[in-house]
Amino acid sequence: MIIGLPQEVKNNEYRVGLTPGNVRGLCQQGHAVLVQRGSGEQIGLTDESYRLAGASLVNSATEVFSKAQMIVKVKEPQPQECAMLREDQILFTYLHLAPDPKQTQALLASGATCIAYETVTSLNGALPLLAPMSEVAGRMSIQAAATHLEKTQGGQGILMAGVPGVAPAKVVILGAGVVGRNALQMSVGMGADVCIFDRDIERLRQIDLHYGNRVRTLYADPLLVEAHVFEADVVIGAVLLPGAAAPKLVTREMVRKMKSGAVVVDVAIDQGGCFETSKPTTHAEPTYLVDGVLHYCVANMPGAVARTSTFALTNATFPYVEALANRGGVMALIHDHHLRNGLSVHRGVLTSAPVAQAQRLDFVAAEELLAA
Ligand SMILES: NC(=O)C1=CN([C@@H]2O[C@H](COP(=O)(O)OP(=O)(O)OC[C@H]3O[C@@H](n4cnc5c(N)ncnc54)[C@H](O)[C@@H]3O)[C@@H](O)[C@H]2O)C=CC1
Ligand SMILES: CC(=O)C(=O)O
Ligand SMILES: [Mg+2]
Repeated sequence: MIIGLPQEVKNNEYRVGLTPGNVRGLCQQGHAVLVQRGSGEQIGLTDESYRLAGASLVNSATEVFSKAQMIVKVKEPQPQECAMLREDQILFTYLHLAPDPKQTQALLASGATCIAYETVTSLNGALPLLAPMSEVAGRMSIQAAATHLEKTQGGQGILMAGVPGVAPAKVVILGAGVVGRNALQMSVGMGADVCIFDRDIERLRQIDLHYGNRVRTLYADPLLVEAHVFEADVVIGAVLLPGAAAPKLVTREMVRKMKSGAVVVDVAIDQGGCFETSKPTTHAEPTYLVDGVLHYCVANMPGAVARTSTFALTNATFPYVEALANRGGVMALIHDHHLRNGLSVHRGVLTSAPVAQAQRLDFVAAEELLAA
């Protein structure tokens, strides 16, 4: 198969979908890899290292998209990329379609087979291709919050850890999944006063066993969430219903009653965000104010630590890239129902139930469509 690696084009996005080591692996298995010149240069993955691994370097994304049978990316395709996708081409990347009707329509119009990293599953319902970036974003969320609590960054002028005699920041984490647990680990490490909410009691039980009474675990009852959000210096949005638009746990009215200078880091923004007041921001302009509450809603947080993130992401995605290349897209999807859970659009048909629900569209189950 001819596999294509275009350079990412989203604002301040320096991750790449394949490392030189991945290219070596694919070439050894008889595949050809086209790499857009400059794709990994910013994070020390030089054109020369891709060439030595066996890639053919090409000058433009247009060339990659026009020749490759499978495109491997990181972020959801931008409009100019959607326009280059072709029928019978495989797109393997994050998609986050539920809050994005325009991208959904563009992918449907392309005729391509579009597989979303974030809904590929593993045993016990985990999301193995989302998890590594959730680890990164969860850890970063506390760094971002600590920075933005500083007065010069628009915050209240609070030190996350406090000092002897002065209380630390109150951190509320909404969601005890991968993002939430990583945010928890960092905030406990920094000495914050932390509580974490979920509606999955088993997740809270595990946290309780690990941290004991150092952390308060709380069931996500709306009144309890409200009471803690009002007192918080930092709120981390980390809930997810896989593939679906994020549930809004914090309303506009609640934000109005939050502390002035409090910081919201809505990591769930890629699925639309769990604050009613959230809208996507970029690393270039990461924050904005609503009723005195600083909102950080960067939809590609791991892009800022692109070198760590590229290796963490490709460690997880590469076995699936190999399966798609070795078996061919449709056969790989038929063979592995976990990979098939990532299929969102195939030959002009929507196959994701949560996306269909969010956008009031029709869908055909992937299993049914592939069998036809
Ligand atoms: N902005 C960015 O750069 C990045 C964003 N993300 C996003 O972060 C979000 C969280 O991802 P993960 O932690 O990996 O998901 P996860 O599936 O591991 O955890 C989500 C948690 O939310 C809980 N939850 C769902 N609905 C809830 C509700 N109504 N009340 C309380 N808890 C609820 C679930 O029980 C689960 O424990 C996703 O939207 C993901 O796409 C992930 C990486 C980077
Ligand atoms: C998951 C995601 O949105 C990201 O890594 O950018
Ligand atoms: Mg206020």
